[in-house]
Amino acid sequence: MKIFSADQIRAWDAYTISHEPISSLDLMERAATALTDWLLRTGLARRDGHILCGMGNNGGDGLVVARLLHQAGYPCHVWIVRHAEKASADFEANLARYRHLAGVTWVEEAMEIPSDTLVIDALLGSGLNRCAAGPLAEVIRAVNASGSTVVSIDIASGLFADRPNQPDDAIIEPAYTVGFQVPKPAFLQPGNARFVGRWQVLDIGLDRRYEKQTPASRYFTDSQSLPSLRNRAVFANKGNFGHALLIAGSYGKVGAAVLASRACLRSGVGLLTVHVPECGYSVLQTAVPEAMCLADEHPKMITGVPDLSSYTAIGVGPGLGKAQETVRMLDELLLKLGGKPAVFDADALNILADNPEWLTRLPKNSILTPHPKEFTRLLGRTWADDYEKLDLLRAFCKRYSVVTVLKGQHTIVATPEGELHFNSTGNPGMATGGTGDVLTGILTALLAQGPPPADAAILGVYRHGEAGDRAAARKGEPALIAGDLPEFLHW
Ligand SMILES: NC(=O)C1=CN([C@@H]2O[C@H](COP(=O)(O)OP(=O)(O)OC[C@H]3O[C@@H](n4cnc5c(N)ncnc54)[C@H](O)[C@@H]3O)[C@@H](O)[C@H]2O)[C@H](O)CC1
Ligand SMILES: [K+]
Repeated sequence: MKIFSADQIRAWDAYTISHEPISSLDLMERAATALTDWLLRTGLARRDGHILCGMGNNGGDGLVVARLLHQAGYPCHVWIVRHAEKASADFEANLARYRHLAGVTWVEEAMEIPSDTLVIDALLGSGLNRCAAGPLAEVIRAVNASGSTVVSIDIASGLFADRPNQPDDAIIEPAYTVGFQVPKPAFLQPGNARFVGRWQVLDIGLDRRYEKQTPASRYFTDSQSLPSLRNRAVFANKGNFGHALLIAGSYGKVGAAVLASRACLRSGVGLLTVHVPECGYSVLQTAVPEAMCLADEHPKMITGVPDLSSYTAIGVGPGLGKAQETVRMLDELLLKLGGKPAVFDADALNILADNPEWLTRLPKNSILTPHPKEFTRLLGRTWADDYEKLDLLRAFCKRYSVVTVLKGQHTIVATPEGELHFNSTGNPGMATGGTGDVLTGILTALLAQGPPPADAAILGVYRHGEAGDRAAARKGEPALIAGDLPEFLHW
């Protein structure tokens, strides 16, 4: 699914109005009807709720919702904040329609909001062009202080859809955001979690042709937009699905190699060889009998690189440590890799961060899987806000021609061509040791089977999160451990 900017969404709205064709008033009715149905379906609708409207089309949506809820037996109090000289035409038309049913209260300062009520936030939507101030800011702060259950229409009032806010901006803190058609960039930024709550988008029938023909650089990966693995031919043999090599583990961290190996084997690879320090040999052979094992000559760490000619992809990093001998091993690996597809994770990334001049030696389209801390180390700097982080991520992938998987709540797969793919699966239960090792195993297995590396990364990240969601559904988030994930993978 493409992610559009606020300007593009406005243009999509206009395109639909002229091409469907549909009047803008009817489109507003359609959007607000979808939202009212959602409120009724979820059981959040209630009598005596409070609907807070601004004077633009977001406020217009609020007035339609007020009318439809009233007709459904849920009359609410409607407050309109007077923040402009003139209201939008569709707002005026819907105010007139609502007034046939009930009255509204115009306010110029914060009103009393009970704590045990439903508040529908229709003050400001994607038309926000400056931070909320004056009576709007007062009302926003009163709503946040009330402790009521807030549902924001389209986006939390005061939150910019596609650029950063300042730390002390007045922004609604909703329990739910219900957007229209596609997620807004703001929904996916970790720093906005408080201003988004649980979010979802409702299909309001915007014209699909606009989506097809409008280029985007940001995507939301859901089950509808996944790259697929090759079908397995009936007469296939293990030689058809690649031979992966994992270089992982050190004394005390052999478990990382076990986790990555199990995940690799559960992700369709034909053959797997794991290179571990000598101390990991019997552990690996016992814990993962399906894998072949190469023992390094060093008892506690990996110091050398085996002959790479028979492998179709290499994954390096889980549990490696950063001993001098291992640093030399990575240097040798970069020398020997040629153009082979490879995944770099964990300590392999930390070694790269200590030797940034090596970044130019990475094979084109290598996959790097940093979490934000590791990414700041690779960059040698940090960022002012989530949007700057995305700019830096794009520039990094372009400069080194690599695919970067930036791990987090919505893990981002960034390509050398400048695309950003935000993942939709996963849960906080996965914030536990070893889940990254599992991801490395999955990605190495996929790469070994030959798809374009960016596709492997998008698909692998999605399935990894999905396995986490299944594991959490079965066991509960706190009980989830990395070792569960390979067992819950499903392709
Ligand atoms: N695109 C769609 O899919 C649909 C969107 N709908 C809804 O329309 C709003 C966007 O409406 P718009 O009138 O453009 O903007 P707002 O209501 O967000 O803002 C109103 C108005 O307020 C002014 N303004 C902006 N910032 C401030 C501020 N900080 N203080 C005071 N005033 C401000 C500005 O001039 C705006 O024009 C969208 O979110 C949806 O809810 C349609 O209903 C259906 C289709
Ligand atoms: K809103």
